[in-house]
Amino acid sequence: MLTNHAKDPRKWLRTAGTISEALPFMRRYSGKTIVIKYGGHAMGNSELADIFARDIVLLKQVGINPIVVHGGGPQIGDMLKRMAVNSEFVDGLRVTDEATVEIVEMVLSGRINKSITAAINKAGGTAIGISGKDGSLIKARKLQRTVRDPDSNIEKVLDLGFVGEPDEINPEFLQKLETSGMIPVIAPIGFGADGETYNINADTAAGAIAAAVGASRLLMMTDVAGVLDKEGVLIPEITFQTADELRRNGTISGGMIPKIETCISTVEGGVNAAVILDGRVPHGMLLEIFTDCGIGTLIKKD
Ligand SMILES: Nc1ncnc2c1ncn2[C@@H]1O[C@H](COP(=O)(O)OP(=O)(O)O)[C@@H](O)[C@H]1O
Ligand SMILES: CC(=O)N[C@@H](CCC(=O)OP(=O)(O)O)C(=O)O
Repeated sequence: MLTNHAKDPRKWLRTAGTISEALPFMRRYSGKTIVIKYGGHAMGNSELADIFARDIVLLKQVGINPIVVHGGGPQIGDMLKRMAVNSEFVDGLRVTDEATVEIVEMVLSGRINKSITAAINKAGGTAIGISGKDGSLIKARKLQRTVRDPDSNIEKVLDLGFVGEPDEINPEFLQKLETSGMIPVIAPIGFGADGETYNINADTAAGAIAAAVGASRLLMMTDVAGVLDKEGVLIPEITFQTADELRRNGTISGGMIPKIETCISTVEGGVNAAVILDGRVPHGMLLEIFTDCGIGTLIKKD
């Protein structure tokens, strides 16, 4: 535990006050679903991973239904390097050939999925680790990405290989897990119409799941404080229009692109709020859900 109240009763009284102040938020979210995207960069160390697991169990304990969708980009990168497979990204998406998709599935559905599931179970929850293939959860299609050549102004289609986007989500499957008291932990792997395996960006998968289950909130846990401006200062709130401007002027790049795109489409799809927050801050998720103090960037309609 990172807190140390020693024997000072005033500190314990403050803790009691904090628990009491959480009551209206517990009532607000009781019975509701919150989707938490747990990014590969936020999984840094085992102490933080245990705190994350404990916070997820706490949500379930107070009647909230957490659904965890995890990434694992850095961990996939490490494995590809060990296996001497080259990898490159376009707009934050990994170009995925046949050899790569095998390794992606192995890392995401294997080690990462099972270690998060085990950590939640160790903390007292009942987590079930699945991928988009289980229960026909994520039917996917090949992602069509176009770019405009700045010189010729001609649009061209990029072939990212086995990178997919969700086509159909099976929310009933998740609802059954939720009502049986289970916490779904989902690896962002989809299946295609012909049985092919698709590598789906975890942000995109989390957003599609949040919209399909009618989640109250989508929390994106990453390795930065939120969306930062050109000077590196946190932007607490951004509208769809500002997000577009930040993307055009290059303030938002790389892995932040799918995050922002997802937050926008998820809020458009009916989810009340999407927040990008720092997964390296212990209990940041609890602060975000149970207090008025937001610590990341809230994405909202114009
Ligand atoms: N404007 C921005 N504000 C914050 N991070 C940004 C911004 N533009 C690009 N990024 C990058 O996006 C990264 C987060 O995306 P990503 O690496 O995919 O994380 P995750 O593994 O959590 O999904 C940050 O670490 C940072 O390098
Ligand atoms: C298509 C694509 O880019 N897929 C991602 C899937 C994992 C992921 O999204 O992990 P993070 O959330 O940690 O970035 C990848 O291959 O890295």
